[in-house]
Amino acid sequence: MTTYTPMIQQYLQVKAEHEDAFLFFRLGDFYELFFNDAIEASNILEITLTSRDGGSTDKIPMCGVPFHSAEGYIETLVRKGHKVAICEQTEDPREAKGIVKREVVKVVTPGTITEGKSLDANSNHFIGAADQLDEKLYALAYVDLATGEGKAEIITGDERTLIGEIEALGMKEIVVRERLHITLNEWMAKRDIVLSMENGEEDNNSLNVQSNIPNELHEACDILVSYLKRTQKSSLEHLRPFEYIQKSSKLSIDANSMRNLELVQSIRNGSKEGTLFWLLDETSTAMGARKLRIWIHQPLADRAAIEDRLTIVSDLLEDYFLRDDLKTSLKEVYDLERLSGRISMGSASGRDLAQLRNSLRRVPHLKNALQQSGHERLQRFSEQIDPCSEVLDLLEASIAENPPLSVKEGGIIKDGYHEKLDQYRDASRNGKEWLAGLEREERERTGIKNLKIGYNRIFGYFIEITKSNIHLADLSRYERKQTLANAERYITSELKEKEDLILNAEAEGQELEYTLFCTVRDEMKNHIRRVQRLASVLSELDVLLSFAEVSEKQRFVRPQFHDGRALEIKNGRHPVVEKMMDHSLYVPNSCKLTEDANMQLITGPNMSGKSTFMRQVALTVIMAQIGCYVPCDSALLPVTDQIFTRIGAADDLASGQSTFMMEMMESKYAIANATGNSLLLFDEIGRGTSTYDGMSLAQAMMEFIHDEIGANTLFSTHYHELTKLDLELERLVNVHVAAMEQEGRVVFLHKVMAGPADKSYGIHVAQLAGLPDTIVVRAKELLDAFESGEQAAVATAASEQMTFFDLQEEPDPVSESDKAVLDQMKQTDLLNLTPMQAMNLILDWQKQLGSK
Ligand SMILES: Nc1ncnc2c1ncn2[C@@H]1O[C@H](COP(=O)(O)OP(=O)(O)OP(=O)(O)O)[C@@H](O)[C@H]1O
Repeated sequence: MTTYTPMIQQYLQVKAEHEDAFLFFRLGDFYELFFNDAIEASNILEITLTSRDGGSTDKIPMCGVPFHSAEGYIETLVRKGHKVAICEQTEDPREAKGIVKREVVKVVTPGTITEGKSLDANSNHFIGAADQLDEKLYALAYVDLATGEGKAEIITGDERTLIGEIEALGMKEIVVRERLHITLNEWMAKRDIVLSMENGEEDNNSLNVQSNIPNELHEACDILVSYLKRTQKSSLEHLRPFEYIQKSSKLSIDANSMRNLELVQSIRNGSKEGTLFWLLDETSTAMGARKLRIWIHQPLADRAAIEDRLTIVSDLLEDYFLRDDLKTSLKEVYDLERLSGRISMGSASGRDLAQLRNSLRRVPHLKNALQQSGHERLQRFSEQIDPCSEVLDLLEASIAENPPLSVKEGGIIKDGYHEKLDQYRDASRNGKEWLAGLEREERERTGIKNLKIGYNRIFGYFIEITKSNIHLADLSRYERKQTLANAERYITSELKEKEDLILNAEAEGQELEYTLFCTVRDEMKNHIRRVQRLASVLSELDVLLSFAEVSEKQRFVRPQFHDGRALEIKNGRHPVVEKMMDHSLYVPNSCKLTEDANMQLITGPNMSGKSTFMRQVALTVIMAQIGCYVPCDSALLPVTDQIFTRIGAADDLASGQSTFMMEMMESKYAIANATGNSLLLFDEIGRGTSTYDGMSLAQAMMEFIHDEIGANTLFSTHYHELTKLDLELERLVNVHVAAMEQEGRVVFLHKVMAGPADKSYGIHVAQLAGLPDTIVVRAKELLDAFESGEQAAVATAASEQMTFFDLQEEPDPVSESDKAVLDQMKQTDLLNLTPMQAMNLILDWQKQLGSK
């Protein structure tokens, strides 16, 4: 190391502490990267790789990005799963003795990046921390650094369950202690989730973010907060106390079911189009959109809380004008949560504060409108709204109407807020006018018409009087500064005072303005919690307005809840499928699960709508439990505690499991965790293995669910044999999705009807799919044979075909002499024969067999 220049040595010291990050090393107007960092980053960022002398014999690889456009480069690296440590000069180079001090001021990581073009403000970006509590028990804490929102929950299950939850929440980075690092490393690598290690023990009590959560979760929260402190190195005042996600108060939907039901991400391409979120998102603010996502992820399981949301939606639905008015106002409310985050982390600009002010201006109106709505529940909602008047007053007084983005070039603070700043501005804006005024004044006072005020760099501003006019001036007021051939130059104390102001006005004004701005911004920190609470209430209002809006457009109705287990949906629809097709083409279907008959076995042709029917029931339950109206004529629902699904082909490619294995694992998970209050949806269980295997598994599962769990269950199958199970399982009923055959083709009616389906129509669907006629015809032949109980005939027909070219006639029975040859052959010890002996033996056998 000693052979390197002092600067490179400094670089290497800093880099040693940030081995896992690209080090952006500030040199003047650039961030430079060296050594391997430079080689790799130049590749990823497609920038030129150069080199420089660093004291050693070899040149050092180097690349760099201008600091003013670094954000985009940092974002690119982070998006690709890397970390970037930003190392700044922390002292003024003019005052530095030797090499300028440099320090890492922030480490940007995939989980902590808060700004950037690729970040979607409409969804949370959580970074999580996990801690293992027991063999099958984990603690998971997560925070959205941009908004300060934090949650913590206990995960019951193995690593797969933990990872499922991490994936469902879309986390890009997980922080753990060393022991869990070893366990999770490979899992995370397969899923492109960055696994970071935190072994520090910071004192996190000061942030007071763990007040309301059980002790088992503290360690996970600690790991996370320590990591955030270590990487962010800025105030984290905006971190809100962790919210404990208590399983019993939420409808739990495991990660597979979230995916299968396409709640926030479509299976096909991961986009939001075609998802429940897409359907329900008519929010006006980014905070609202984020809240909606979280609500969908964690619906309620508390009847009173659900009814409360539904009541607000009803009230809003009744009053179109109120809704319109509230929506218009909400559209002008900016992202208060992210603004609070920026204020806390010291990155808020004047424009951010203006946005906060503009948002707060709308709040009294929102509050009043709700208050005057005449609806008791909305009035109570209004009471929860804190207009944060002190914050608004301060911002109104201090922040200019349209401040610029830059915080150091002035124009942020309002005129009249600070006397000294006003003077600076006055001086700089009106400096010339003031001088002209002074010149006029002095001319009038002295009567010297050619008296003038001038400026030079040595003496500054001066009053110049030609020698011939000096006798007219009252020299006691002036101090002579310079004598020229035909004139004298003077200054006055007033002029000097003004000169200071004028000359320094702009520079000092900007500096003072920056200080004032920082003071206002710091003062805002004291109100962050209030602003966050306001944000939370407004985002809730935004989501409920969105529910009302969508419910009206899509003709949804208010669900009724009861304390029993029965689930009765009359003329239900799949809201997303319906929205994507012509409304009038969607065939509504009812679902009736009663205490005495809470399992349905659904049969019907492929493509008839079995899984659509099952999904629509699940979506109705979820929509109802997030407090939204539901797509049907009426719904009587129990409060469901968990939903488990085994639907479709959402295979977990990353885990490397086969489809069938996945199916079995999902089924196992459901069976192990479901209760009598759960909803189970099993779509064609067992189809991934042989018929008898699959059918037996499906039957055994149904029996188990029926006898041991008792959950409301929809089970679809192609195994017609299973439809006889209703004779054994008393709470099982058969339904089928109807189809008709017309002129040899199948017509799907998409109508769910009582009783089992009589045909499977699989061959018709194959025909629809365009399979060659030869195959379709042959399949029909075989099917007819199977159905008429002629399996033997089918088998024979098949074997006839297979043996057509091989055997022409029955072989002769074996004679006694031939048998003797065969016996000799069997008993011959080939290993102890010479080739010659073997040849002779074969010749002998041929003779005995009568061969020629
Ligand atoms: N109630 C309905 N009204 C109108 N169209 C429907 C209805 N239900 C389903 N469909 C249409 O039928 C298509 C097939 O439905 P779905 O995938 O549910 O069939 P399936 O019986 O589960 O098929 P498979 O057994 O092959 O999985 C859907 O994509 C949808 O377009």
